[in-house]
Amino acid sequence: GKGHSHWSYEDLKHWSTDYSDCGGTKQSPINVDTDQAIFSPDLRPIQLSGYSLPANKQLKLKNNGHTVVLDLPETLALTGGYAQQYRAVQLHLHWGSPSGPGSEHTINGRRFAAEIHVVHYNTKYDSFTEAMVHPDGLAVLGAFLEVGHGENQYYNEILKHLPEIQEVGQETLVSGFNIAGLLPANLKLYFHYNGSLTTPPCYQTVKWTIFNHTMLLSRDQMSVLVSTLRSPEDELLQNNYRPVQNLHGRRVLASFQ
Ligand SMILES: NS(=O)(=O)c1c(F)c(F)c(SCCc2ccc(C(=O)O)cc2)c(F)c1NC1CCCCCCC1
Ligand SMILES: [Zn+2]
Repeated sequence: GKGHSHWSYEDLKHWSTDYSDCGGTKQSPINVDTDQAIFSPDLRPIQLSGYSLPANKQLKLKNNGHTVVLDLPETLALTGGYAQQYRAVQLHLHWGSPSGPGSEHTINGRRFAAEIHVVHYNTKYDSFTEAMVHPDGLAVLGAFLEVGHGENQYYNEILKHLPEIQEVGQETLVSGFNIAGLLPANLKLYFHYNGSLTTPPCYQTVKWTIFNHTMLLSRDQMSVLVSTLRSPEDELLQNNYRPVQNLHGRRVLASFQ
């Protein structure tokens, strides 16, 4: 996209000179200190509607040089857990390398192997680009990915296509599947806080939901994720996560005790 391409995870200091919000006081990601999280019983279970897509619905999967992005139809909606309705825009992943983890958020200082973000915009705005400049404009659902025993069939729907989009700018089509399978079955246990996009322009317009349950992939699947895509420098695209940012007094809420 315009202006996105010349930043990198190497020269983080320049982000705030080129994009002023990146130096703001409501930045993401953050470390969640579970002892400091405030139990909020009014936080309702997250409800997803329209997430199960028929196989004849084709979705665009792209290596945009910073991550792998799956474009999502606006028919996917967040109907619970948020005061207003949000519709899906895209989902993407953050990961590390064979020598270390790469989630963006951390829990009590622990970094997980990888993290999925499902980006939505508030339907009270006419479009995503309009919504993303308003404080209640965006809602991102985040879940951590770890290595477990079995192969994860849902993540396979994305990972099996990564060899087709190794180069920056390459795209392919993915047949529809149940996108909800990429998120934990239990959508009741989560942390909630107000933050930002974790990439320039770093707009401070995201209501974040970070699920407590993690997704399990096989060792081979995680290896494909961290060692297939190439970067704009034509090296392996790895460690595409932003360091955790200062809370500046923000409270993290928890839907559970
Ligand atoms: N964690 S996050 O949600 O902030 C996030 C990242 F951390 C990201 F790193 C990204 S990818 C970097 C931004 C980008 C670059 C190129 C293109 C393109 O060529 O189409 C598109 C986007 C990325 F796309 C997103 N999400 C985007 C935020 C960037 C601008 C609007 C697009 C929807 C959400
Ligand atoms: Zn992200």
